[in-house]
Amino acid sequence: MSVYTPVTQEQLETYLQQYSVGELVSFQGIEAGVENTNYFVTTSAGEYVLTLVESVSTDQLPFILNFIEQLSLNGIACASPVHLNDSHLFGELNQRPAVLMSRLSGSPVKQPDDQQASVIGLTLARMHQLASQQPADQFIHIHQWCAELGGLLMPHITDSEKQLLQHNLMETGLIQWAALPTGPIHADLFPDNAMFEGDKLCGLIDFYHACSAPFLYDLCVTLNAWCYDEATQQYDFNKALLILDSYQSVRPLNAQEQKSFSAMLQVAAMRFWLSRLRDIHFPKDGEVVTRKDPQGKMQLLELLGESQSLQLAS
Ligand SMILES: Nc1ncnc2c1ncn2[C@@H]1O[C@H](COP(=O)(O)OP(=O)(O)O)[C@@H](O)[C@H]1O
Ligand SMILES: N[C@@H](CCOP(=O)(O)O)C(=O)O
Repeated sequence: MSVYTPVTQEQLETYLQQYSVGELVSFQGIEAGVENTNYFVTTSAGEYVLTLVESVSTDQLPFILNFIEQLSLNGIACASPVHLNDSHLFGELNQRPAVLMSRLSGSPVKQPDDQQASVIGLTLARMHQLASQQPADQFIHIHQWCAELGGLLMPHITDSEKQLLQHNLMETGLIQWAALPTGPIHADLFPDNAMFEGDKLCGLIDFYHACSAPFLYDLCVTLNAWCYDEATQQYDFNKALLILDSYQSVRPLNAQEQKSFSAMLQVAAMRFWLSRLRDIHFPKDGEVVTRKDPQGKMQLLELLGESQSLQLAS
């Protein structure tokens, strides 16, 4: 459970007066999530999720929240932000930017089945189609981001981790990033960020990694997250093909994307290996904090380096 910033009943009652959501009935810290403080909030008007945003700055929020709102208005199933009475999309609570979202039904996926995987492939492709027509902002150069964080981590990691990192940074530096179609992306579409009721997608959540970057990167993050089982260290290639097929039925990868596909799977694995290492070596203070094990992503990176079976897009 991650609750970095506790909120009292009185503080929440006062905060909610800025919205038209009735009276506070109850609220509870959420037992999941890694980066932000989340509460389920019930008011006389309905059910919401309040997020005290810890992971991104106030400057980044308008881009993120407008992106979500546009997706939602255009038929992508996702939780959408509730406007304050002054029409803003976020306020401030306990010195943190605060966002009130509609609460989705369903639950985060634990072990995705094939049908759920296909739905995610389709949804991601539709999202990228829409995103390509929206203003791009908050560009992140993923390779550079990894190189910078990798540099900070170097004194803290083992020799074999250093070797793996250096090798991957070198290989993925060969991608022609500027040639790849780019736009606003989710950037963290793990199964725990997709709420399902059976095989019905109720909506995507947790857009707080959203940025502008290659759509191929978003696809590779999703493939790794949905198809690699960190517990058994198995990559489910059939599921990866299902996701790719459903994705490409809406948005076929172009030649440059196909060429960069294998290397991008490695970038996506490296990105989350590094952020998990960061959370271990440079922990944030928090009341109750969940951290994910870097080992799972390191093993994935090793597997991707060895495997020839992942030429999925050719
Ligand atoms: N809009 C929502 N509707 C329903 N549940 C939500 C919603 N947003 C978050 N949650 C619940 O809160 C949990 C943590 O949210 P998440 O955004 O993943 O946190 P973090 O940003 O800290 O990773 C999710 O696993 C889900 O159970
Ligand atoms: N999905 C990332 C961690 C980010 O946490 P989230 O709860 O915001 O998805 C990972 O698995 O490392």
